[in-house]
Amino acid sequence: MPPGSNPDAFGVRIGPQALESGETLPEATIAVQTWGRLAPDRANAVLVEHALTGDTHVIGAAGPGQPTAGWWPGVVGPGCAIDTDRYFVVATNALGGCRGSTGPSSPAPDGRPWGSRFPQISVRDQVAAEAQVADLLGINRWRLVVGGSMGGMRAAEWAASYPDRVQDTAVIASAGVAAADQIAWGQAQILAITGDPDYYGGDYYDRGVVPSHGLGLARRIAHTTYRSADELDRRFGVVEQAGEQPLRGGRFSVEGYLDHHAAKLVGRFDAGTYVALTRAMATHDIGRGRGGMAAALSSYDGGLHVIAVDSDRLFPVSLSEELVAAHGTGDVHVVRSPHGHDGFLIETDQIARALSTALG
Ligand SMILES: CC(=O)SCCNC(=O)CCNC(=O)[C@H](O)C(C)(C)COP(=O)(O)OP(=O)(O)OC[C@H]1O[C@@H](n2cnc3c(N)ncnc32)[C@H](O)[C@@H]1OP(=O)(O)O
Ligand SMILES: N[C@@H](CCO)C(=O)O
Repeated sequence: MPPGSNPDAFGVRIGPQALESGETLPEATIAVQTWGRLAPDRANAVLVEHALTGDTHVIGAAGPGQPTAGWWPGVVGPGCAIDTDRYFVVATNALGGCRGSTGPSSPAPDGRPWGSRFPQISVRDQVAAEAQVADLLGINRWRLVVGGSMGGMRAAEWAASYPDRVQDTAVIASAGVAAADQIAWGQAQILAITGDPDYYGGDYYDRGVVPSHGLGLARRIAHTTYRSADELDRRFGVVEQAGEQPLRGGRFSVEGYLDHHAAKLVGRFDAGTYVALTRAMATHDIGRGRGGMAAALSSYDGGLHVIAVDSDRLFPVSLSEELVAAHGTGDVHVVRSPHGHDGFLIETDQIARALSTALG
């Protein structure tokens, strides 16, 4: 499935984007998908923010143009915590993305893919773009902005950038500022991609090749950080992949598992976007230029609901505690899960219960 084709989303053109880097994107489009109806008082809009390789397909089956089923079934939908019979639910593909929003694979003004010319973007730039989408949709204030991982970064940035435009914010398996450990893991993933000879410095789009080896390697590194060491040990142990012998060049079962996830991502995601978004996550800091996290959140008097997964080794609970401390109210809601960071996608019952409480 070529990146960019998401048949259920529509594009919102937001024009030139002045970026934190000092560069300007001359034109940008953000892919948007919605569910439910906007109430006459426009007070029921919920923004759902996806993680690194997610998109606007929050719920729904896989099918033509949708390589995977929606990533948050049971959390969003009729009768769910984010009840589409009650709320107008909006999902945006992040700026820099490859599922309908402007990113490295999109055409630049000269008609050629942006590739290496795509400017560096930040989470703050992504949120500024989403605020322009909200303006165009007639949404002045979100009832809730919610997301996990990179989506949680955008949710936290919304509270800091637009404190008057968010009633409640839910930041899940995420942080107010990237940690050195995350930047380190991200560097290895970026180098895996940029070191692939098929990457061509980012300009592979019109060469008929994709850096699939590098992207697959990046996914293997990332996916290992998305799951807990305990879970991997318990699930896979030191068992060989069916029909293979590790002593004779064959794989272990856990290697087969990572190969599988690598191949799936390579089939559905763009390497240039992976680099751009990983870089955006590394530079995430709601306190940048604002005197730190606490100062950044000082104007936000909405609800801040911070949810962490107890076995998350990539975004440990302590990062959520720092965000709560910076805001000065509330507690971290801890989800119990053996699955690590991906718990925010898997433990949907617990996430849904926490969000139901947040929405009251
Ligand atoms: C918000 C967003 O970020 S959206 C993006 C999230 N979605 C994704 O990233 C899609 C990729 N999938 C995942 O990351 C995870 O599968 C999750 C988080 C969605 C779900 O996790 P789980 O339900 O625990 O699935 P798990 O990680 O065990 O993977 C199961 C897959 O591994 C395969 N698998 C398991 N063991 C092996 C093995 N030894 N060899 C080969 N394949 C294996 C299974 O067959 C299954 O394949 P399928 O998904 O193609 O049917
Ligand atoms: N599995 C998720 C986790 C990232 O936080 C993704 O691919 O986006």
